[in-house]
Amino acid sequence: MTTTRPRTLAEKVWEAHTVRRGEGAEPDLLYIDLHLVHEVTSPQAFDGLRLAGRKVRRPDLTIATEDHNVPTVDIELPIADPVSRTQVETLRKNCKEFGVRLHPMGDAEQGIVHVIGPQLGLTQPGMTVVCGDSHTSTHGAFGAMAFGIGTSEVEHVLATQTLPLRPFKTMAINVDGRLRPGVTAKDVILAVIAKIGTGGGQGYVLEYRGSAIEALSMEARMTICNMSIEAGARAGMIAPDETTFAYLKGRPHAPQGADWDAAVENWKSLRTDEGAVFDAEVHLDADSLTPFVTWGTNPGQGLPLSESVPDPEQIADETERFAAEKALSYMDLKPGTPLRDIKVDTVFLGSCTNGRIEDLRAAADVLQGRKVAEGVRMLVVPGSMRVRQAAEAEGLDKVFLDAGAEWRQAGCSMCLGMNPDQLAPGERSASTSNRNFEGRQGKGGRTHLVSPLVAAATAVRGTLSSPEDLN
Ligand SMILES: CC(C)[C@H](C(=O)O)[C@@H](O)C(=O)O
Ligand code: SF4
Repeated sequence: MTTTRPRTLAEKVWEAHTVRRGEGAEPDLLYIDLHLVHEVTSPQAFDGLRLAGRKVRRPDLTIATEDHNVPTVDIELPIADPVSRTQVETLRKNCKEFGVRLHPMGDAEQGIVHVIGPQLGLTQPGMTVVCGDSHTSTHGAFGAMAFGIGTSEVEHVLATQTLPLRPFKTMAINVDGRLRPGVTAKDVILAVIAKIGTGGGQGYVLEYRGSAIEALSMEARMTICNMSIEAGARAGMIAPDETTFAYLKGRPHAPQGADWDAAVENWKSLRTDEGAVFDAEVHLDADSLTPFVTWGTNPGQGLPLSESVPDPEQIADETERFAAEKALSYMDLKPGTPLRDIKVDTVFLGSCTNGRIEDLRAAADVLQGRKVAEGVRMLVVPGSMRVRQAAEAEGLDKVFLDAGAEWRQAGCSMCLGMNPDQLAPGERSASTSNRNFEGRQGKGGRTHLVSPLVAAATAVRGTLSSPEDLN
């Protein structure tokens, strides 16, 4: 055993879940504590089980929700799109047949898979969490080892509650200092991705640490871990602390009484040891960060809002130059245009990156007493029904509606074009989601990734803006 060697947080969680260590090039076999399921990546996995005559080994560690394909208006009506309807109906049939708990559309606990896990207290420090979904990295905000898997792996986990896997490399992302007012977790992660690139994290689990990370709320930590995958990483993690414990305490699936005390004692050991060595380290100065927006077609093509659309001719690296040219042509942007002058048609506030209650509060704060600019539509889509309910209890829905925004039911919505909430060809959005790929929000749609504060200010001014611009 190597237990005396100083270890990183990621190594500790990995080792605690290794059922069998692989010899040589063989993968390790990991035990999985929590398996989240949605309608898009599960049908073939359940088919595979059926064909092999297998059961779900641990239905009690498996939970499903409907999120990608659900409409966010008129949810009592049948889903109009036949592909979406079939996916949702198939999930319902599979969950019934295999005894898996499902939160269907309209249910009080329904929502985006990465919003409901933490909200129910299912996601806990030190766990291994998987889902057939790349943004499973969100759950790493709790000090869990959480990562997306493919459909054949979903089947493997359903059947055995284990997964063969080679250890990830470790990268520390140190963010020290203090974020200025108006600078959010979304700006931090967009700056990280712009710095290391969309492939910079490949093969790594990123551990975000430093004083700026420690000062963040759980919701903000989830925003950061959520987008680890956009840097190419397998997972993102943050060591659990008092903020984590306070968030979890009293949640439906959190341990209680003496079990709670024992769990917290154990969770406190989930920190990278003094002297542990990461395979790579990156440093970011929190004080120097400002609101960040993307101008291109991958999440790494971002800049501070105060800057201008870059000139590809000034980019030395040939591949990057070519990518920038292509992106600007798709985005219909001219080099040198101040980012603040870019006009948008639509603002989307939502997704598993920024669809939680604090995100809605931050945006409502900006919109209070203001109006969405003429000709701009704003969709506000809570990440879960619980978030929706909490927002309504605080009167946030009124703030959004009074400002002229639309107040929707919970789901992935305009984060991706799998449901009716889409951009029309050529339409431009400011979006709090995580991907700005070509066609991501609808064929021909153009996406600028932004924070909830920038989204709200942009809705008011009609051009990419931060709340400072509203005074
Ligand atoms: C549909 C699903 C497999 C996909 C993912 O893996 O992330 C989606 O959630 C996304 O954000 O692109
Ligand atoms: S909200 Fe977007 S990123 Fe998150 S799971 Fe849904 S589609 Fe994927």
